[in-house]
This record gives sequence, C-alpha cells and structure tokens, in this order.
Amino acid sequence: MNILDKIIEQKHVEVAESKKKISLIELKDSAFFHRNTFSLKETLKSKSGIIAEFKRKSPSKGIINDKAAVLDVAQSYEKFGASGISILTDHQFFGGNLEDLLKVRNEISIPILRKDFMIDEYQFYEAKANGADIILLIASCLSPSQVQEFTDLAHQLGLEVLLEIHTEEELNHYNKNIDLVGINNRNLKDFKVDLQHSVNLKNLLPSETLSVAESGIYSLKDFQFLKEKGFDGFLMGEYFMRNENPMNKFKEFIDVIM
Ligand SMILES: O=P(O)(O)OC[C@@H](O)[C@@H](O)c1c[nH]c2ccccc12
Repeated sequence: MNILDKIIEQKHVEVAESKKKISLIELKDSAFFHRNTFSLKETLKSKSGIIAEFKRKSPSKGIINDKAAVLDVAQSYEKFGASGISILTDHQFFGGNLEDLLKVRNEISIPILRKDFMIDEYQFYEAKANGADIILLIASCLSPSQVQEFTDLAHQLGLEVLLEIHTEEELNHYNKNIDLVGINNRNLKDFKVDLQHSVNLKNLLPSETLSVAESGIYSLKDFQFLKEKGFDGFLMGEYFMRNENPMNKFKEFIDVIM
C-alpha cells in the first residue's frame, strides 16, 4: 500500500471518530461558522503570491520543525507579505491539528488554507467552524464527481477551493467552478519533485485559470523559474520551516523577490 492510501484509510477512521465527538449541529453553531471568509483569489494578486505553510513534519521528510509556534510564524508570514497561510491539520502524518487553525484565525487577516485530505462532507463544516477560508481537494484521492460535489458544498459555506493535480489524467477533475488549480511538483506516491513536469501540465489548463505551483520550491532559482512560466501562486513550506526561525527565513526571501 502506498503512503497516500494509508493516509486516506486513516482519515476515514479519524472522521468517523470526530463525527461521534462533535455533531454537525455543534459545528454549525460555532462562532466562526458564520464569519465572512477572506479570498485567496484576491490576495494572490495584491500580495507576493506566496502561500506560506506551517508544517511540523511530513511522511517524506520526517520532522521538519517541532519547536516553532504556529501563531508567531503565521503573524510573521502575514506581516512580511504572504498572500495566504497554509496550515496542515492532519495530525498523524504531518503533526498538525485544528487547534493550530483556531489559534491563528482571529490574529491575522489573510486567507487560511486548511491543508488536509478531504474525503467527507463533515470535514468541510469542520473547516469552516475552525476558521478556514480555503480547502484543498486532492484529485488523486477523489473522483471527478466528488470534486464537483465538494466544490459546491465548499462554495455554499463560503470557502474557496484549491484543486491539486499532478498528472495529465487528473485534468479531468477540473471544472469551471474551481477557484484555483494547484499543481503539485511532488508526486505524493513516490515523493519525486519535477518542476518542468508542472510547467507542462499548467500549459494544458484553460489560460484564465489561477494556478499555484506547490511543493519542492527550495531556492530563489526554483521560484523565479516557476514565476517566469506564469504561475500566479507559490505554495512553500519546508524552505521556511526547516529553519530554527521560519519568520526570518521568510522575510529574507520576500526581501529578495519583492
Ligand atoms: O514543504 P514544501 O515542499 O514546500 O511543500 C508544501 C506543500 O506544497 C506540501 O506540503 C503539500 C502539497 N500538497 C499536499 C497535500 C497534502 C499534504 C501536504 C501537501
């Protein structure tokens, strides 16, 4: 079984447990559930285009940073010009949780992406109730019709949708209601990173699509290459997080590119 299958299997177990602990009614009763969300479509254009990620560990890299505090990091990401913040909420494989999102929500005014493996409607209510503005749909974990249904549900809740693809076949998961398309430079099944592959895939998307290059952007050169090829957004985690002080690393990077 590849790692992605393992994560999805575990996710089904977790969602079933969460449903027992907190009902849909309770989620809908929460204060954040009724807030107006921030739009990443807007901030991608008005700010640096970087969606800076908070991630403690990953299946491919092990521990990346287990010391940094989510609020400090998120506040600096905002202060120095991130368009949005991606927060991993998967616990078992990425060391995150929904409290990270809750802690940050009232303290920043840029969009937050709940980064997790969405497989059940319940998780969308959970995302909204915990302060997310955008959710990720990973094409390789979903059918095209699930992507459609989840996109509609996200929109009903006022959440934007970032669809993640990695292969040409996954282009058939795209539909015109999707807000942004992320092209993962990393293959989630074997963790190989290939920037040119992403550029080729991007060129097959309708030209007006807002595109985000995801993962494996580890240098100024990588960033500039993808920017020149026309990507609108850049999802970067490890480059900042693998540093005792992700805030400084982020500021250093922004100072060079802006
Ligand atoms: O740390 P990196 O290589 O900069 O990557 C960030 C982000 O793209 C990556 O965490 C990611 C992209 N798609 C995902 C899906 C699930 C979990 C994680 C991810």
